Amino acid sequence: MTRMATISVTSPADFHCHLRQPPMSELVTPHVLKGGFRLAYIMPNTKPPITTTAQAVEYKEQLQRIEPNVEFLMTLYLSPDLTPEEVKKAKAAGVVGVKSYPRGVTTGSEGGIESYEVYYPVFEAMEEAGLVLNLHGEVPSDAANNICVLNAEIAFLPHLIKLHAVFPKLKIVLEHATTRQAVEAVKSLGDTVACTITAHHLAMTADDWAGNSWHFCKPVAKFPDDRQALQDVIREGHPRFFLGSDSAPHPPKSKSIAQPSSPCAAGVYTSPVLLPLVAHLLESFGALDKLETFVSTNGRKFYSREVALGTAPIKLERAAIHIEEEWKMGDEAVVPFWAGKQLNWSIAQ
Ligand SMILES: NC(=O)N[C@@H](CC(=O)O)C(=O)O
Repeated sequence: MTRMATISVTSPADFHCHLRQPPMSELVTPHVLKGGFRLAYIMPNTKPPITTTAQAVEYKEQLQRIEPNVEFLMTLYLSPDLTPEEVKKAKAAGVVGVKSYPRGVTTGSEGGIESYEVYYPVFEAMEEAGLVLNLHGEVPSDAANNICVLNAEIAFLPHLIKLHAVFPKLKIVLEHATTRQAVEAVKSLGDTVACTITAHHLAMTADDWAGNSWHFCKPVAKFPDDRQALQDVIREGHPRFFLGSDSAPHPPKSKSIAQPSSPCAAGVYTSPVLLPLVAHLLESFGALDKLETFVSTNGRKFYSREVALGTAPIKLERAAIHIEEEWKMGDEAVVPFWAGKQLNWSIAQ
């Protein structure tokens, strides 16, 4: 079999991305384009979180000033500030989704939710307006119920199943799935339920973050069989699974554990090399022919963001690159996933 030397991908879209605020946002926002992406779906777990339409509109303007050549799709942080009236306002202002963080499970989830039922009127308004519900699919650790990071996603799945049963027309995305059970649950549900998969979860298992704080993210990578399920569903080309990188920049000092008392920040950073990294990984498990399906077609279809006619594709060439050791701007720095490692693909200039 001849190995392809180039691949063209139409308008790659990253449906889960953290871009933070200045000064970090000034360093990382241009990396979306650099990594080959033309659309980024922006998470609202800033400090303070994006809880109102006015904040989301202002945040979008801020990001567009930094990088005018990317389309930013905005989300709100699910909190008591979100009312059915605010949902209508958000829809009218072009906000696309609402992100739910269960309290205390990850970076910026201090103000997260404790119960889904109290938000049913909000979900009803979202279903009517056509806003998407983005779920961080983990329950908080709970020793009394034997829940920790390893089974927190599986324990969450009944919430997903119930939400879909109560709101069958509400578009729901289970974000950054890491388990075979999550893949099977999403497959078993209706067409309004989709699932994002990150690049790093296609590469790692628990062995990779146990002992390496740079690889720590939430949800954590699980068993080899779970990674296999993520790879298989992409190889299969299932239409409701697509890329959401969950690229999450953190300053190096909060990732390297210098003090035993300071916990390691959860998050892995992939934006600057995202498309070459995804191509490299898909090729490693025989799914390179599904690259465009995974990074563009499926997600764009679910979110009704079809590519504008005449959009020039992004071309990748089989030319090895080394991932940068660090990205810096002024006092800000971030260390990417697989720093220093070689990838087999790069973006053709
Ligand atoms: N994935 C992570 O480990 N971290 C994300 C938050 C999140 O999406 O969980 C972050 O904002 O750093």
